Amino acid sequence: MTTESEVTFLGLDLSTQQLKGAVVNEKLEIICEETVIFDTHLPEFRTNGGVIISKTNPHEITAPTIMWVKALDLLMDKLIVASVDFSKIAAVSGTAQQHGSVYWQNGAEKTLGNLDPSNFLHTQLATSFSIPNSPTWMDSTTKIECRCLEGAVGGPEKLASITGSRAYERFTGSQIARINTHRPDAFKNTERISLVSSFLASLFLGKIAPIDYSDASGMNLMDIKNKKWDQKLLDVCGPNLAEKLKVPVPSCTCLGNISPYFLERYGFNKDCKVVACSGDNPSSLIGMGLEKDWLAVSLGTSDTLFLWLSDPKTVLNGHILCNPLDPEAYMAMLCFKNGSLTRERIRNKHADKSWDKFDELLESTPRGNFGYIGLYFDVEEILPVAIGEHRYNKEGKKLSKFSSSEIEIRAAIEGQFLTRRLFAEDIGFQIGEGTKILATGGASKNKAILQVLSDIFGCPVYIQDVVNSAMIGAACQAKIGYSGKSGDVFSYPNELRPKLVCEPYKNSQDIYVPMVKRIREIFKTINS
Ligand SMILES: Nc1ncnc2c1ncn2[C@@H]1O[C@H](COP(=O)(O)OP(=O)(O)O)[C@@H](O)[C@H]1O
Ligand SMILES: O=C(CO)[C@@H](O)[C@H](O)COP(=O)(O)O
Repeated sequence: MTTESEVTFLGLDLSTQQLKGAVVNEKLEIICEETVIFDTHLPEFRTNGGVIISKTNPHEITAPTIMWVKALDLLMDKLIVASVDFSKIAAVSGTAQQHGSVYWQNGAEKTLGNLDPSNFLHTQLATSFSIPNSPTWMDSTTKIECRCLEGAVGGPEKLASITGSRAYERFTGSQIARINTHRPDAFKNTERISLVSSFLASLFLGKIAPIDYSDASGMNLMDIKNKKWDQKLLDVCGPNLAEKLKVPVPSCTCLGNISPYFLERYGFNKDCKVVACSGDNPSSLIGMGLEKDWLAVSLGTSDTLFLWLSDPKTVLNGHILCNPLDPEAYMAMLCFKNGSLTRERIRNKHADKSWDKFDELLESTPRGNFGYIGLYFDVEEILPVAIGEHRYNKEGKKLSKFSSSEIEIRAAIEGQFLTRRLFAEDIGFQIGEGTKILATGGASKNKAILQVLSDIFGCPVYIQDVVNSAMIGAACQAKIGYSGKSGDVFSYPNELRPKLVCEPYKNSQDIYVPMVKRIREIFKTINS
């Protein structure tokens, strides 16, 4: 039996581009951290940014489910090499990209419960998925199914008031409906459907884990107030869906003990608990310890903005999710698809693939960029629904290119954050005297980018020492589920306390408030 002082927790993050894992101590300080990057560590799956874009349909964006399983095999090996003592881990939990879905073939749960500890997971689960490539959050193939979901309950507003969101292409309900209509045989052959987060929990549990409330609220299927599936919506998506999804559970629920496979293969303690996993944005909310007045801005593969919300409200351009810490509370969220990968593409083209050069060019241009505006949607954007490159001069004339790399770079970053601010204001987010931004995700290490964020929103930007708040959130979930107490039982260590990185320049609002108005006018033209 482990003593209190020896207890550790394992938190995993199965995000778009990589699988990360951290072992933390009781104070939530990181003892060991490892990463498996899909594109580079698992090149045999030929992903780009962790996903595969269909050659015949650019809106179809999937990821091989078995790649995620193999990534876990690899991560566990890395943790062995790092000398992690698995017997001290009291609980495991995880977080994952939201909305993506996993289709377990008939008989898969039996396989999952009888794994041979002398072999890898990926060799034993290779034939366990009825749909080998999981639809991801980046997919936007389900416009027809979205209209059906909205139609079933009386329109987008009604769907938003029930599920927290109008129908979105990437949300799991419409994705399941598409699988049902396009691949009926595979659907019939599907025993259970998991979200990526509950799939991760299942691997540790040795049986198919329930979906947690927070991630379930990203499916367009659950009533966010009573936390029950809406039968009318389930019926639109496929037969016997309640059976395939099972009943959702509160986030941070302790699901049971770790499976015999992990006990024997890695020497976990037989009492080690598996705690329900959640989506990366809800987990980030936990890892950030978000309080009132704070707006979280996650700059990962996607850019997301979110905040703690006490009462649900109906929003049409955004999402209301169940709060992972407080079953009575909610979180408001906005998601933008063209985040880091777009910044990276522009860096590669205009700054020799170097963030240092990118920052130098960004900082060499003035705030407001001489009136030039650039909007870059490499994949179909969520907010606004738009695709392609759109460049404008001060007079609003559309341009085919800008005259220099530095103008292009600033146009891209300003265009992104002006868009984020416009949609945040549209869902009622008010930037007041005390508003503070807490940034996280891969790009939050970039101070030049954060300065633009600060100037455009007109508020100070803070970061935590640990840029991956979702992974730390997962470790917190493990701790909460293990202790059976709610989130306020822990105090955050120094690395998780927000640290100020930039403040807005004095004249920034004179420049950017009119630019937000200009962007609104531009969207009327590129949207139609
Ligand atoms: N110094 C940097 N400046 C800007 N962006 C960065 C920097 N370092 C990493 N990134 C971006 O971070 C992204 C990955 O962020 P991360 O939060 O780890 O992604 P995810 O969790 O979605 O897999 C990369 O696509 C990369 O473009
Ligand atoms: O679709 C959403 C949120 O609704 C995305 O935020 C995904 O959850 C992917 O997250 P990252 O990999 O970008 O962190």
